Amino acid sequence: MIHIAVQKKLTAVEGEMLLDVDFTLEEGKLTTLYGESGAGKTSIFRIISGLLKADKGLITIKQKTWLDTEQKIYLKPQQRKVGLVFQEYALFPNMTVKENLFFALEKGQDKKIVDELIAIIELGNLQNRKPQHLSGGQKQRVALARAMVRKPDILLLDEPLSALDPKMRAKLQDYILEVHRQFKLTTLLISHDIGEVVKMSDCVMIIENGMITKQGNPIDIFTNQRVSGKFQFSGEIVQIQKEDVIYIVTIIIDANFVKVIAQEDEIKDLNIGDKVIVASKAFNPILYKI
Ligand SMILES: Nc1ncnc2c1ncn2[C@@H]1O[C@H](COP(=O)(O)OP(=O)(O)OP(=O)(O)O)[C@@H](O)[C@H]1O
Repeated sequence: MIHIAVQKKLTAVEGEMLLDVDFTLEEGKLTTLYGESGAGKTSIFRIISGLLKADKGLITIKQKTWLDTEQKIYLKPQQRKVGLVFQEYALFPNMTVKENLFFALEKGQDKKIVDELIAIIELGNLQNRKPQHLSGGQKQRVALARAMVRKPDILLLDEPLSALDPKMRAKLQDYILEVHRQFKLTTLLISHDIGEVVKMSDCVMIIENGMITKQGNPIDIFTNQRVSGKFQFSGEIVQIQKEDVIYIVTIIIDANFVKVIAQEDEIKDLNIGDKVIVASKAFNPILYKI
C-alpha cells in the first residue's frame, strides 16, 4: 500500500493555495490525477519524488517511509525508487538509446534489465540511435524505458503523451499499459484527456484547487448523472458554429470528429476546449465490422 498525505502552501495566480491531499494507492494499479491547470498535480509529483519539500506530510511506499515531517524523516530524491516521465523527453542528447538506459542503472545493478526493456518496449532497431534521430513517440518510449530501469516502487507519468498525435498517443498508451502490467507497477498518471483516463486507469482522482474532490472508477466519475445514454463517448469541443437559429458543435473523439446540433441554451456554458460527453439514448447504435 502506498499512502501519501501532504500539505504545501503554493502560490497560484490568484494568490495562496493550500495543496492538501491524503490518498492511498493500491499496489499494481494505475491511478490518474485529473484536474485543471494549476490545480496542483505536478506539485504532488514533485513532492513524491523529493524535488519539492512539503510543509507537512507523510509518504509511505511499500512499508518504507520516504517522508515524515513529524519524525523529521526526509529521503533524498536519489534514495527514492521513483520513475518519472514528463511531457518533454529529457534524454541525454550525446548518448545513444542504449547508453541512455545504461546511464540510469544503479551502481552494481544487473545490466540485463536494459535488454529486457529494449525487448518489451520494442527499441531493438533504435538502440544505437541518438535522440535527435528519433521521433517524439520514439523518444517517449525511451523515456519510459529509462524510468523503468531501476524498477521503481512508483511510476509517475506527467502528461507523457500530450505532445503526440492521436495515433502515436494510442500506441504509447498500449506500451505504458504493457509495462505497467508486466512489471506489476503502481503508476500515477496525470492526464487531461478523458478518453485516455478511461482507457488507462483503474481509478481516477479529481483534483480542484489543491484538494481531491472525487475519486473512483473513471466511467462512474465522468458519467454525468443527467445522462443515461445507451452509448456515450468523451471528447473535446473544437468548434462551435452558428447556423441560422441552431449551433453545430464539433467534437473530437480520439481522432474522429463528430458534429452535434445544439440549441442556444445548450451551448451557453460550452467553450472550445471543454471536455464533454457525447451520448445518445434515442436509438440503438449499430455495429459494423471494419
Ligand atoms: N515551488 C512552488 N512554490 C510555490 N508555488 C508553486 C511552486 N510550484 C508551483 N507552484 C504554483 O502552484 C500551482 C500549482 O502548480 P502545479 O504545477 O502543481 O499545477 P498542475 O495542476 O500540475 O498544472 P498543469 O496542468 O498546468 O501542469 C501553480 O499556480 C504554480 O504556480
